[in-house]
Order: sequence, then C-alpha cells, then structure tokens
Amino acid sequence: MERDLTPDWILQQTLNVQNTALMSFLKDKQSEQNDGKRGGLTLTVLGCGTMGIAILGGILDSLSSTSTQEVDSDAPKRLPNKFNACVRSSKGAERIKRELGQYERFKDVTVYQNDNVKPSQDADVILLGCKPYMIGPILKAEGMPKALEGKLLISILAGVTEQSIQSSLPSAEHSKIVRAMPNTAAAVRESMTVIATSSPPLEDETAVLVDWMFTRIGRIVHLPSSNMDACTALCGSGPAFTALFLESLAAGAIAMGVPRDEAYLMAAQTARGTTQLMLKGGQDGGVEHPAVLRDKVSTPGGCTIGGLMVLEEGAVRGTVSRAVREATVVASRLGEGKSGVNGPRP
Ligand SMILES: NC(=O)C1=CN([C@@H]2O[C@H](COP(=O)(O)OP(=O)(O)OC[C@H]3O[C@@H](n4cnc5c(N)ncnc54)[C@H](OP(=O)(O)O)[C@@H]3O)[C@@H](O)[C@H]2O)C=CC1
Ligand SMILES: O=C(O)[C@@H]1CCC=N1
Repeated sequence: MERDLTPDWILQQTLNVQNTALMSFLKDKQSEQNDGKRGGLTLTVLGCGTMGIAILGGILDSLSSTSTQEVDSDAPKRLPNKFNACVRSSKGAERIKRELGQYERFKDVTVYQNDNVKPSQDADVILLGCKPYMIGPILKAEGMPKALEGKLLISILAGVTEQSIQSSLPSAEHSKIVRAMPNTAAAVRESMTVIATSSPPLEDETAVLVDWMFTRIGRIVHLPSSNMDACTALCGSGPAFTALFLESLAAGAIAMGVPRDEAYLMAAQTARGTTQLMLKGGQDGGVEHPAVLRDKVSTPGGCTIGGLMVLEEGAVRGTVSRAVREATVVASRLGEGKSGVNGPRP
C-alpha cells in the first residue's frame, strides 16, 4: 500500500514502536515480579514426549497469558518459572522446540538430550513422563537417586504405583510421589486428569501446586490410588475408544453417501454437543446421566430407537465396558517393568 511519508505519520509509527517495546518491557518486568514474589520453582519433565509436551504446553500457555495480570486465584504461592525438558533422541528434542516454541515462556525452557542428572539436580518438581517400563533404569541411573532426593515426583506413568517408584529410589528421605493420569486432550487443554489421593495427605502447598498444574490442561478429579488403573482405562485410553466410536458413526453415514470430511466433522461436533449436554448437568447439579440424554433423542417409533436396538443387539454396551475392564488389567501389568504386556496371561 502506498502512503505519504508525512511527519505526522512518521511520528505515529515511532510512537507505536515505542509503545510496543514499552508494553513488552512492562510485561517482562511483571512476569519477573510475579516469579520473584513467589520464589519460582524449577520443573523438570523426565521424558518429554506426547504427554510431557502437552502438559508443559498448558503450563507455559497459562504462565504466558497471565504474566501481566494478577495471578490465577487457584495458583500456589510458588509457581514454576524454569523448565527442563528431557528426551533421548535429537528427534525428540526437535519436536519439543517445534511444538512449544510458540509460547512466550519457551525462553525459560532448557531441552536436555541424554542427560537426566543435571536437570533433576536443578529441579524442585519432577514430572515423570517416560514409558512405564523405562522408569526403573532411569531412576536408578548413576547420579539420579541423589539428584532426586527430597523432590516432588509426579508420575503420569500408566500402571506404575507410588510404591514401585519409591522402591526404585534407595534413600528413605525421598521425595514425595504423586500419581496422576491425564489424557491426550491435554494438548487442547481438555484433559480429564485423575489425581491419586496421597497417604499421608500432601501438604497444602504441594496439593495446590499439583492441582494447579493439571487444571492448566483441563479438569481434575481426586480418587484413591486403587482406582488408578481403571481411570487409566477410562480417561487415558478413553480418547482412543471414543475415536473408534466416532469413526464408526461416520462410517455408517459414509456408507449411505455422506461425503467423508463432512461425516467426520459431523461425528466430532455431535460428540462435542453430547458431552456439553452431559457436563452441563442434571437437576441435582451433577453430570447428566447418559441414559437421560439417550431417552430425549429417542422419539417413540422414530429412527433413533431403531438404531439403538441394533447397537444393543451388537452388545455394544457390554463390549465397550469389557474393553475398559481389559485395558484396566493391561494397565496394571504395564507397571511390571516390561513391555509387551498385552500377551497371554497365566
Ligand atoms: N499417550 C497417552 O495417551 C498417555 C500416556 N500416558 C503415560 O505417559 C507416559 C508417556 O507417554 P507418551 O507421552 O505417549 O510417550 P512418548 O513416547 O511420546 O514420550 C516418552 C518420552 O520419553 C523420552 N525418553 C525415552 N527414554 C528416555 C530417557 N532415558 N531419559 C529421558 N527421556 C527419555 C522420549 O524421548 P525420545 O522421543 O527422544 O526417545 C520421549 O520424549 C507413559 O508412561 C504413558 O503410560 C498417560 C496418559 C495418556
Ligand atoms: O496405552 C497406553 O499405554 C497409554 C496409557 C494410557 C493411554 N495410553
């Protein structure tokens, strides 16, 4: 676009540039002050892959967007302000930069490749995000037990109990271990994360920090550790089960001539609408019972009841429930320290 370079226009542009620089300076200062006031924590993600990136992304996003405002009301006194992301391969390191580089607070992230000791020494809080069977060797590696002493360890590993993590750590002065189970919707801040209740209970400040971390990526509930494998099957595996159902819904429509892309979009938006109805709640303020939603759609003599009867003939309810039970059993075996646990059972 052509423009007259009038003195007024040049002055305005100069002021705009100065304003932007000033705003950015003030934002940085405010962010430093918030971190300083709270005595910032260092968070290290040991195994920063799909889930580690999603969780770290939620935290960086939240910190980036609240730095100029009063901090969130649910925030702990001390927030993480430095981050270490640990991986094994250069591909893993590249992925972190590619997926998290967009966040302003990525400047506070250091990526480590094949070095877990230094970032663990520097950490106050450690998020364990490697594969379940890797945890023993990682925790027992030279220098690690000492580096982890007295730290808060938060594990998202399927099937790995707090006791089993504790047994990989020789020193008794160890470290508080908290188990949590998020899901891949963390990447869009819609995770359902189950946090295992600790025994003895966590100190207030630690509990607030753990809740704050996982509410950055979605909703949380607290349940006893004994429920964690079933929660892994429902919430952790749930996106895969739901995706299969959505794929089947769309396939039916595609078979009847609906264009493919529109069919997937319709399946996704229909699921979103249904979950919103369910979450909006019933009369008692809780989650709406799915059977109530189902009934509202099933006009007597209509097409929905016709379709539902086919699903019942196909034992969909029993099959899906059994898949969750199977995944629960397999999840519990993931903590045995080996891979390939879907194989035959004795
Ligand atoms: N995926 C899911 O839907 C869910 C997974 N979980 C749990 O989360 C954990 C991670 O799963 P997910 O994110 O999918 O797995 P990924 O394979 O995506 O991530 C694992 C990460 O660990 C890194 N890693 C491997 N070896 C080491 C090592 N020796 N030291 C440091 N880092 C290492 C890998 O690096 P590199 O890539 O370089 O090898 C990778 O970044 C699992 O325990 C799983 O049970 C929980 C809920 C849902
Ligand atoms: O299938 C798995 O092992 C992981 C844990 C929960 C979801 N995915």
